[in-house]
This record gives sequence, structure tokens and C-alpha cells, in this order.
Amino acid sequence: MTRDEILKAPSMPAFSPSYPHGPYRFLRREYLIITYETDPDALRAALPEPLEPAPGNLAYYEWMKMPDSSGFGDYEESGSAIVAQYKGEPCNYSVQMYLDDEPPITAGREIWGFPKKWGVPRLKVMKDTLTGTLHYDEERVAMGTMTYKHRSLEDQLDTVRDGIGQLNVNLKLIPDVDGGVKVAQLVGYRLQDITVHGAWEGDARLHLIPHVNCRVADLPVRRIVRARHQVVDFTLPYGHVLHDYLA
Ligand SMILES: CC(=O)CC(=O)O
Repeated sequence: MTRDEILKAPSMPAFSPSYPHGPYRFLRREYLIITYETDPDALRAALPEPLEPAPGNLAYYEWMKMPDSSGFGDYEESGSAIVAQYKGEPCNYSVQMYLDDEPPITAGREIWGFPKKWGVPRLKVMKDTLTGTLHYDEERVAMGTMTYKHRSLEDQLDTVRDGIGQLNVNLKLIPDVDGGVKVAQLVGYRLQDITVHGAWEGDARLHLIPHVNCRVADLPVRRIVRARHQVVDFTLPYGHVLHDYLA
């Protein structure tokens, strides 16, 4: 393998790359997002400086089903995030994500710093209920349920699209060969070319079970604020560095 060939490889293993170069387009990506009030100390402990909590101590727990994702295929994902602010700008900070497909785990961590680990999430319509579950090491650690298409947001799809396009932030941590820190950054990105096929609100319940290696319950549910079901297309562009902890 020549130096040129090595530098053109999109990912490791260079001989059989895990993921291709972008763009990464997601079609008919379906979400169940349950926003809830959590414990302010737990929220602060999970949120890296200089991000600040938004008013209301809000976190959300979400399930995503991605049937058609360029470069990554067909997979499902689940995890929690915090409603935050970066220099006064509203943003979502991703705390932890669990998914069942190696390329988006690897690409997510290596490119954007998504906090991804292996888990088995499922999002299904079970009779009258939109139902999300997450299993980690064969134990069920999360279950979310939402009424199915009770309140359509058909007349607010532009607002839904603007919300999806807001700033998202990850904490990217990559070790050096000597075990030290090579990369420690807050990475920002905004989804692009968004089409909202449908969005609904409804009632929901969320049950999170303590597990030491899958800490979804460490942002406890105090009160459910809202639940959203949506089906969207978008492109995930490359990110940019908002804050470099090593600078
Ligand atoms: C590749 C990614 O990180 C995107 C996703 O799985 O949400």
C-alpha cells in the first residue's frame, strides 16, 4: 500500500474500511423523543463545561430507526441528551448512545465524537403503542411508550424542521498511542437538507433502569414534558470544533 493509498483510505482497516467517506444521507429516519425534567445535579455532572443547562433542567431520551443510511445501512439507536446552551445559543448535548451496527458506532466516535457504544435498541409500533426498548448485555435498561399518531403536527412542520436543524454538540475524546489524551474537543454540527415526512405529539411514559455500564437511569425522570414521533430525511455533514480542551 502506497502513502497515497493509505491517506485516501476512508477508515480502518485500510484494507477493508469500516465506513466510506461522506456525505451521509439518512432517509425516513424515525424518532421517538421523550423530553423530561431531570435532577439538576445529575444534569450538571453529565454536561461538560463550557456548555450550560438550558432553563428547566431538561433532558431527553430517544429511539431512532434508520432503515436507509448511506454508508451505514439499516440500524437502530437509543440514548439520552441534554437541552443545553453554548455561549447562549440553544443546543442539544448528546450524553450516551447505544446502537446495533459497527460502522456508525466507529464513524460516529472517530469523526464527530458521538458517545456511542454497542447495545440493542428497538423501536416498533406494537398495536396501538409506539414502543422503544433498549437492551444492554441482554438486560432491558429502557422502555418508552407513546400513543400512536394522536396529535399531528402537520401544520407546524416548518417549526419541526427548524428544531431539527439546530446546533448539536458532542464531547470527542480520543486517546494517543501512549494512553494520553490526543483529542479532547467539543464538536458541533447541524443537520442539513432536512425533509420532515410527518411529526406527531402524544402522551408518553419512560422507564429507565440503573445499569453501571449503560447509565441511562443516571439522568432520572422527574416529570415528562412532551413526546414527539417524527419521520425525517437529512444529511449529516462533517462537524466543526467549538472548544478545544488541549488548546
Ligand atoms: C454515523 C452517526 O454517528 C450518525 C448516527 O448514527 O446517528
